[in-house]
Amino acid sequence: MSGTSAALTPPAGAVAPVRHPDAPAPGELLGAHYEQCFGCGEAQPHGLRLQARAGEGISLTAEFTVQPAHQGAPGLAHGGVLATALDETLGSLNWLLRTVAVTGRLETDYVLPVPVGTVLHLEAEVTAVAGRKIYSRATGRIGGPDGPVAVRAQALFIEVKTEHFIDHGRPQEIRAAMSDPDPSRRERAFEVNP
Ligand SMILES: CCCCC/C=C\C/C=C\C/C=C\C/C=C\CCCC(=O)SCCNC(=O)CCNC(=O)[C@H](O)C(C)(C)COP(=O)(O)OP(=O)(O)OC[C@H]1O[C@@H](n2cnc3c(N)ncnc32)[C@H](O)[C@@H]1OP(=O)(O)O
Repeated sequence: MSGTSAALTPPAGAVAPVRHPDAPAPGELLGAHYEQCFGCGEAQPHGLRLQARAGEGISLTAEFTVQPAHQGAPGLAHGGVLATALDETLGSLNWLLRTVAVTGRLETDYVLPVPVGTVLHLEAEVTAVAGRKIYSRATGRIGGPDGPVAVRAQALFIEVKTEHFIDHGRPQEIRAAMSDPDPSRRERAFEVNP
């Protein structure tokens, strides 16, 4: 049984998403957008280190291996960690649109328990765009990319301006990210040049 709230149903007038001309080519790894990101960053010892790869259209695949630090019940992934994996995967789609957006709503179905050591194979796509609202969905499979669905989600991301992060983030991390000598890392942490 899977329920979808009205807020996750695209309104009349929603349009198909458009892939940005500079989006990474299908098959290309997206890389971490911010090294301290709990979802994808390499500098987070207990983070998910999720790796996303561009697909066709506005879709991507991603993988995440459940570590002992991600447990809820003994030997099983915490549901919040699985939601994080879905959130990160869905959020990464916005890079293919080159739109800066944050999660407004994330609805998750937990279908199968996910043991520690499992590789979660995620797939996600944007289904529609309505003004600042980006509608998307994702699944996570276990036992291989064609294995059974263990988790799935639908989400609504809301486009924001770069100032969202500058205005709300803690100054010390913002200063550190802005002074990164790598221009592409600065761009992905804070701004997107469409
Ligand atoms: C962390 C992202 C970093 C991005 C860095 C930059 C570049 C990125 C590069 C690569 C990206 C790669 C990976 C992505 C990474 C991570 C994925 C994880 C993302 C997150 O984990 S991110 C953290 C959690 N997230 C928040 O921290 C949001 C807190 N929140 C707010 O900051 C405001 O709440 C906001 C801005 C959402 C809206 O505020 P607002 O004032 O701008 O707009 P407003 O309220 O008018 O809403 C406009 C229209 O959206 C509808 N709407 C709004 N919220 C809704 C809801 N919840 N449910 C249903 N509909 C909703 C309204 O109903 C209205 O609809 P309508 O236009 O039809 O009236």
